[in-house]
Amino acid sequence: MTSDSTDSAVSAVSGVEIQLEGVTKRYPGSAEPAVKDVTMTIPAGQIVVLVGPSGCGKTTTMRMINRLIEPTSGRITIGGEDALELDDVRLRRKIGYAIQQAGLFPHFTVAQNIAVVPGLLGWDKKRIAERVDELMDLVGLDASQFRDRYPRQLSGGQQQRVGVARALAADPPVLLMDEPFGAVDPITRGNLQDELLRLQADLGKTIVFVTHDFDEAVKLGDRIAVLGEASTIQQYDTPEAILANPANDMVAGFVGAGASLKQLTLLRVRDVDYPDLALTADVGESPSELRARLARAGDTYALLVDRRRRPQRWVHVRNLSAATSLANIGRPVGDTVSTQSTLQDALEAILAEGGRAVVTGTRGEYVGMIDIETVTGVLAQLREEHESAGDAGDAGDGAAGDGTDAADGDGHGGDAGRAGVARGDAARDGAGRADGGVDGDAGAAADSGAGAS
Ligand SMILES: Nc1ncnc2c1ncn2[C@@H]1O[C@H](COP(=O)(O)OP(=O)(O)OP(=O)(O)O)[C@@H](O)[C@H]1O
Repeated sequence: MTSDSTDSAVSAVSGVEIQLEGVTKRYPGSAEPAVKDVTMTIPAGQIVVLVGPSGCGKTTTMRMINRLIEPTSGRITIGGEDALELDDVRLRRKIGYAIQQAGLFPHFTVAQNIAVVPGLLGWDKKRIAERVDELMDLVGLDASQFRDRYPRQLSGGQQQRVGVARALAADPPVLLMDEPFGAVDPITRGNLQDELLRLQADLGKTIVFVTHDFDEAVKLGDRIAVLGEASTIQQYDTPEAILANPANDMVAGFVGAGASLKQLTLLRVRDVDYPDLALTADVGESPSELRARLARAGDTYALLVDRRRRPQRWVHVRNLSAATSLANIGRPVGDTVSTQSTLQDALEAILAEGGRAVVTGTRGEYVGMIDIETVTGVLAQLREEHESAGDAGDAGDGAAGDGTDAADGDGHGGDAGRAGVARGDAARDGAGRADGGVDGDAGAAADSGAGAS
């Protein structure tokens, strides 16, 4: 089965599909296989995250894709080509590899580290130098400042950026990332995740990403494969579907507490129907006029807005009887949310504001209110959608994880009723680059040697 027709239909995708068919790895001397009969399709241009408990075979599975580990049996194709038949040069062109602690060569400068694969591919010096500068810019490092530094002179976050730049050097359609952000502090990690999403929005690579952090999987993954012992697939679906309807107890355990809250990080205010509840008033209106309007509407509160309809204060009908003007009465509007905010941020504001929060548009203008019922209603709707999708899948093939996902043939089940689930850019926007001072010394050089050479 090939997916040429679907691939060509997706614009801005430079990645290619990866297929694993009945892939098994048995290490010499081990009674049990480390990876047993794994079949899955990794769609072109998507981020697929492999999660699962320590030792379940995530790294082994990933490394069989770029042949750092040879499968004992089974078949792997990359863009339709048999991975086992690709020579080293073609493998390097096709697959970039980034690992935990970046795995930079400690005795190479940043530029030399990034240039490893282009050098092996025989690019000329000028082309390599240009590519190094371009990549450093892409991952947010000032080339003139960092080009000639050694890895030990970089923070942990900066090293990881170099690691990502190195993996992207030959512009491969496939990127394998094995816990690439595992060794940095949480703030830097969040920034690196945001940057990866930003890069991916432009690059459209096929990315296989290993982590044991489920929250990271939810944030980054277009799809998540939850793996059990010997990489057996417990569930392979969108983060939304897994959170709404874990396939079994093992997946539920991995999702952990707070699944509903995690779902709220995947949805934005603009994706839901929020009501236009507030009666708005201009500061120029007379208090008696406003009181009459409130009475007609059966309301007790009005939202005062300025000329550009930006929310200013809440005025209670009680405040109006003695007032001669609307200026300076009422209480200031507290936390507001924008249409770009995640539902998790909205919930925070709703709780802080006592049940409902003002929603503002792109210019800060009042566009509506969001309340707790809206949020719980969305969660209930998601659960329902994914329960019925799960039932359809069960009826279709009876297996939680054969990689084909009968429930949602296009890989985006359950989204139909929503305006799409955008990921994380609200959180992403304001985040500065607070690199943690992890002074990694690129101890994984041996590992990276395997990856880069
Ligand atoms: N070179 C090897 N020789 C023998 N056994 C190995 C080798 N590498 C890994 N294993 C075993 O294979 C199994 C899977 O290991 P793997 O590293 O793929 O798991 P993982 O899910 O990536 O683990 P972690 O999350 O801890 O990194 C483990 O039981 C491990 O001990």
